[in-house]
Order: sequence, then C-alpha cells, then structure tokens
Amino acid sequence: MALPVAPGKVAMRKTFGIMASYRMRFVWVLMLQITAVLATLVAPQLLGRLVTRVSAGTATVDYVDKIVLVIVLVTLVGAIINRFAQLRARTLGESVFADLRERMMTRVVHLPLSAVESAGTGDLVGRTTNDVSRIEFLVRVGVPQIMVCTVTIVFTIAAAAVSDPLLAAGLLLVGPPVWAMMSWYLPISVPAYRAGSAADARVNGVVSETVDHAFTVDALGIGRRREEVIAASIAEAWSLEKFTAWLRLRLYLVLDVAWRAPVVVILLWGGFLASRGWASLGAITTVTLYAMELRKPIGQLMYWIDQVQVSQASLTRILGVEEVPEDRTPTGAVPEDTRMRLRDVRFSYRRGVEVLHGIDLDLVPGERLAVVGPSGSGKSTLGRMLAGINPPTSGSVTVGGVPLTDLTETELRRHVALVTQEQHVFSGTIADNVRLGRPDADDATIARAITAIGAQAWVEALPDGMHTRVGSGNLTLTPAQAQEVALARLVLLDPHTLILDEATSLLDPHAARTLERTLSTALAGRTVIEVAHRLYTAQDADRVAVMLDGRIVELGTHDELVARGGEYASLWEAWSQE
Ligand SMILES: Nc1ncnc2c1ncn2[C@@H]1O[C@H](COP(=O)(O)OP(=O)(O)OP(=O)(O)O)[C@@H](O)[C@H]1O
Repeated sequence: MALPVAPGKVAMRKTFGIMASYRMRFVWVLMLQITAVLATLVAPQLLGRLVTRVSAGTATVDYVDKIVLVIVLVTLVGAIINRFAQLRARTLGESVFADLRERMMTRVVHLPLSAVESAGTGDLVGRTTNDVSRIEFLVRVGVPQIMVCTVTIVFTIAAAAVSDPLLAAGLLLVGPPVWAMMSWYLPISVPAYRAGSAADARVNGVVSETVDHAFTVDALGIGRRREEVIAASIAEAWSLEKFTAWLRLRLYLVLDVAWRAPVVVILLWGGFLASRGWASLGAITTVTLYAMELRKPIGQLMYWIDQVQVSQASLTRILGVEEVPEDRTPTGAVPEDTRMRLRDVRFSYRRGVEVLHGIDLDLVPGERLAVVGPSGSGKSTLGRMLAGINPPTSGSVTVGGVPLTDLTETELRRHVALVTQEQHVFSGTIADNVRLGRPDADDATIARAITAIGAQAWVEALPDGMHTRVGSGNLTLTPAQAQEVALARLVLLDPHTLILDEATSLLDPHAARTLERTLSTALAGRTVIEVAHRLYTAQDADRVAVMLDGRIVELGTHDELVARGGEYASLWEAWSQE
C-alpha cells in the first residue's frame, strides 16, 4: 500500500501553517521589498516629467542636472535596499526549507515500520530525495522571488495607473490570455507532475531493489527480467516527462507573448491616445518605462508558476508522509510487571488473508522459549507481534497488563526488543554503533557490553579497537561481527524480553551455538523467545512452542513434547537423524 499523498487543502493548510510561524519575518521582507520597488518607480516618473519639459522647451540645464542626480541617487538607494531585501528573503527561504526538512525527517524516523514495509522503501526514498530537491529550489529561491515579482508587478501597475489611468488601462489587455492559459494549464499539470514524481519513485524502487539484491538476481539468472522491469518503469517515467514537457511548451508559447506584450501594447495604445491628444509624450514615456520594468518580473513569475506546479505535486507527497496514520496511541499507562501475554491474537498482512489465527500465550518472566515449526507457519510474524512491530489485527499483546500499542516507541523498546538476522551497521565507530542502544553510555559501559557478548577479542584486535570506523566506505564487518555489534547494542538497551528471530542463522553452527551460550549468560534473567531453525536451540530452551499454519499446536518442555509423540517429536526425530 503506497504512502498517502496530502490532499490539496491539507497541503495548503500545512504550508500556511509553516509560513504563519514566520509571519513577522515575511512582513519585514515584504516591507523592504515594497520600499525597494517604490525607489525603482521614481526614475520613470522623473524621466516622464523631463520629457514633458524638454518637448515643451521649458527644461533648463540646471533642471536636467537635478533630475539626473535625483535619478542616480534614488536608483542607488533602491539598489542597496533591494540587495538587503534579497538577502533577508533568501535567509527566510532557507529557514522555511530547513524547517520543512526537519519536520519531514522527524516524521520519517518515527513512521510506523509496518507502513514503511507495506509501502516499500522506493516511495519513501523518492520523497526524501527527489521530491525534497524539487521543492528545495522553490522554497529557497522561488518564494522570495515570487514575493519580489508580485510586489513589483502590483506596484508598477499602480504607479502606471496613477501616472495616466487611461494609458495604463492598456496593460490590462495582457490579463485575459494569461488567465485563459492558466485555467487550462493548472488543473492538468498538478496531477501530471504528481504522476511523474510517483513514476520516478518507482524507478528508484526497482533499480535499488535490483542493485541491493544483485547476488540473488545473478543466482537466479533473472537479469534480463529485471532489465525489462527497469525499462518498463523508465518508459513510464519518460512518457510522463514528455507529457509535462509538452504542457510546458504550450504554456511558454502563450506566456512568451504575454511577456513581450506590455511594451508593444502601451506604445500602440499610447500612439493612438496621443494622436487624439488624450495622452502626453511624458506620460507615454513613463508608462512605457513601467511596461518595460514589468517584463522581468512577469518573465520570472511565469517561470515560477511552472515550478510551483512541479513543487506542489512534490509538496503533497512530502506532507503526505505526515498523513500516515499512527499504529499506536500511547496512553501513559505503566506496566505493573514484566509479564507478557497474548490473547486471541490474529493478524493479517493483507486484508482478508489471516496468517495468525487466535494465539494465546503466557510468557514466564526469565524463561527461554523456543518457537519452532515449518516455513511459513507464522513464527516470525508471532515474533513481530511480541516485539510490537505490527499491532495485532485483533486480540491483544500486553506487558504487565498494558497493550504494547499503548506504549511510546522508546518505552516499548525498554521492555521488549527484536533481533533478526539482518543487522545494519551505521557509518561511525563500533562504539557509536553499540551506543545506539543507550546514547548516554560511556566507553567503559560499551566495552562491558562488547565483552558480554564475547566480541572483545576481534574488536580489540582492530587498529583503533572499538573506535575503529565501520560502515559504508570504512571497515566492512562480517555478518557475524555485525550481528555481535547488534547484540551488544541490545545488552545496553537492556530490555527484559528479547525476541531472537534467526539471530544467529548467518553463523556457522558451531559459532552460533557458542554465541547463543555467551548470549544466555549476557541475557541471564531476561525472557528470551527464540525463533529456532536448529532444534538444539529448542533442546536448550525451557519451553518449546510448535507452530503450524498460524496456530500454536504444542507447548511444553522438550522432554514433554518428545514424550507426547506429536508434531514436535517427529520434527525432533527427523532432525536428530540428519
Ligand atoms: N510482509 C508480509 N506481507 C505479506 N505476507 C507475509 C509477510 N511476511 C510473511 N507473510 C506471510 O505470512 C505467513 C507467515 O510467515 P512467517 O514469515 O511469519 O512464517 P515463518 O514461520 O517465520 O517462516 P520462515 O521460517 O520461512 O521464516 C506466510 O504465509 C508468509 O507468506
């Protein structure tokens, strides 16, 4: 299921909400810009007067000098204010953009994992990269320029109207064709740009999926098939890109004329009015100069209108991330003990396809429970329920009487944590990676955690010990080392209940068993639920739960279950004979 896109009204409300928090700075920038524009409007007025006096033969040299001096001064002051206004506008744009980006990142890192998984990472990556870049230019440069352009256009037209209303009325002729063009363009372009962004995200998704799993693609010999999938997604993105380029072409054809029109219209209209004696040469000069001054802001505004469409589509995708519904609502309830209970837990990844069919389970604090069963029987899904990664579709998973979904993420992880075979090593030192479990831990505490999981030998043998940089571009840890770092992180996090889902499956059987033994010392006193593929894990456990088709069909000690002669007994017999 794709991540949501914020509806137009919601996006608008949120955008205004962000802008409202900067309203004083907006007003300040606006005032500076108005002052700068007013300064630029003085020159055409004075030139108009000069032309009137010169054509009437009443202009003295002294008068001309004075006018020129005032024009130079006003233009200079205007340029200084304009520069200052631009600077303030750009810093305002930077602040708004930083705010938007922080908002997004905060939401992204707290998104319900289930929502990210079902949407696929391509969509989220597309939103945090392509879409953010698309609006970056608009917010940083566009918003300030749109303000400048709008203020310039409004005040220039007003100044022209004050100089000669009849003559300035000619400027309004440009309005209707631009309006008609926009009425056609806007409703088509936003959905087209949005579809383009989604198609780009799909390209991202299929390409990164193929690259990430290059070995699998190679092993299965499905390179050509993947090429076809990538080509199809690129073809889709390309056809949408062509369509939006065609839209822009039409837009620019009309707007290009609109951009040049004001001067032409005023000269023709002014000539007509002058021939009737309804406009003076001075007024025509002033209004023509104003019309010329309109060209630049009109041109820029046209460009930004198109950018707004591109960005609006991206903005609705970025703000859409905030629309992902929460999958938990912390109530502030405090668990009274560490006892975990599942009652009639049912779960479906997809509507109508139930994979857990009513599971009841009471964990005994401090016990080690092995969960065994055939592939697809729901062991990992049960682990995810216990770790609170996916809330159950119905029924309840509680700790100390409080449903896991009533706890905040941070609080939840203090109670229960899940370790799978996939462990990400973040760029940084080994100590940084372990410290993720408890940000305030000092080096001595980290060293103890590393020792607790038996990794001190190889860590100390590294050039800088636990301060050796690992992750992308640095030392690459083996899967087993990465797993040990993750387990050391867990020792620091110190939850009372741990779910190990094939946590040691990347290790060879001997190393796995050694690590599991070390772990059981490090995790002594904690409740450990282990999704087990190797049945010696079950033999070592206090109790064994056997899963079959989304149900727990047997629960007891290894000896009891072997003696019962049921499902587990046959699994055990088959395994011991291997
Ligand atoms: N993300 C998912 N989306 C949809 N269905 C899923 C998802 N993950 C698992 N399933 C389905 O849920 C059922 C239970 O899968 P689960 O991974 O929990 O079983 P398992 O016993 O852990 O299997 P294995 O030992 O192979 O890991 C299977 O039918 C599987 O296809």
